[in-house]
Amino acid sequence: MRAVHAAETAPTLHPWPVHAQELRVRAGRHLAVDGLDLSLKAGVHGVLGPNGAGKTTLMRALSTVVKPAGGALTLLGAQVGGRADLRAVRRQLGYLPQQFGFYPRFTVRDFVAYMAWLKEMPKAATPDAVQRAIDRVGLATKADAKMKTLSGGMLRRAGIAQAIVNDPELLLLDEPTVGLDPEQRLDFRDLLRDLGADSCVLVSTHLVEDVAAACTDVILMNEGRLLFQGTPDDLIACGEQGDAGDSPAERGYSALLRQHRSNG
Ligand SMILES: Nc1ncnc2c1ncn2[C@@H]1O[C@H](COP(=O)(O)OP(=O)(O)OP(=O)(O)O)[C@@H](O)[C@H]1O
Repeated sequence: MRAVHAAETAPTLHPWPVHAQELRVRAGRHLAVDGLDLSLKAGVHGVLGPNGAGKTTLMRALSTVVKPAGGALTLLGAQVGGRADLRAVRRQLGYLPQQFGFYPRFTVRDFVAYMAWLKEMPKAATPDAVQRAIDRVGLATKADAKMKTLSGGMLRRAGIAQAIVNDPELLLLDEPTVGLDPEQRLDFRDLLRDLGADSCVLVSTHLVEDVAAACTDVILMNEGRLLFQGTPDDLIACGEQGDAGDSPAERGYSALLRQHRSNG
């Protein structure tokens, strides 16, 4: 493995960490992202959309796990696609997939440290970074427990810890609150706000309330395209009394989908 120079791991903040134009991404044979235009700055961007809207497929493309089938995608200043060398981008990425694998006999600390190693973090900085990530997700008391002994919510928090261990400039969290108890969800909202202060964070979720409470920006996807992008207040302003939902944000979400379907 080639040695990594300090300059390569130094943070370089990009004004638009994500820039997609007419992006198309396949899931199997299906074009699950189909002509998406999206530009994102630092902040917390909540990705909403009905089942099958293409949220997970978008996350997979932004994590560089799948290559775009068409259009243009620039991540942290680097063009993605073809034979582009994505090593520098991947070092600055954090990704929590909807389903993630792990070695069941690894401890939480081993699991997070292994990710730090994959991200080519400097060896000397790794133990402190691992401890900090574990502390930030509230798993300090489980740091030396084996992964196979964790509850579903604890596993998800270990997954979040591995995603943030390298202080990524671009952080992708696919349904991070699944399995978290109400108290943990509130703590997670605080963590999100903190992370979004200087990183670009994308959080895909079905919990419209989490987005309204913790995101600076709302992205609504439908059928592989961007239907709406705005602040939580903009989303709320779209709702009307008769729309489906238990809260103003949920009514805004329903109203946007209803309007789109009646126009289509
Ligand atoms: N491997 C695959 N082969 C074929 N079609 C797929 C595959 N994976 C996903 N799809 C289809 O692509 C579309 C988008 O899927 P995706 O998982 O990105 O949506 P999503 O918005 O994340 O949905 P959810 O809210 O249910 O998680 C869906 O219609 C899905 O059926």
